[in-house]
Amino acid sequence: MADRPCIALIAHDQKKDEMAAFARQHERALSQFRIVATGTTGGRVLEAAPSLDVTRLKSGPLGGDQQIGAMIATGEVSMLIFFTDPLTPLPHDVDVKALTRLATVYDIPMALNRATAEKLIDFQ
Ligand SMILES: O=C(CO)COP(=O)(O)O
Repeated sequence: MADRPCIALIAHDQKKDEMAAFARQHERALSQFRIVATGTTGGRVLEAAPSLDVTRLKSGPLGGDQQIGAMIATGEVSMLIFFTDPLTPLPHDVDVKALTRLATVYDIPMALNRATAEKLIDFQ
């Protein structure tokens, strides 16, 4: 439904179990949103919380972070929940930086770990 706000969900590989658990736990709150997600994360979210309206974009290393960054720039995405892994080197680190930079530039709520995401979702 086009009238619901759109939230982006992304998790790095070591954080995907946590994202799946988050989606399952907050399925009802997340159902107020349209959701866009990077490819693999979106698959895990849908497995965990099948009722959610999830559009899967490209996988992060293949441009998914950049797709979501563009959606923030055009005003289509109004909140970002991104469980990042600070302990693993990533080939697409520059894309991750660009995405979090745009979320800051456009001043949208952004959670980079579960503790912050729990607070954000509680405010919805
Ligand atoms: O790498 C990612 C974000 O930087 C996530 O991409 P996937 O959800 O496709 O694994």
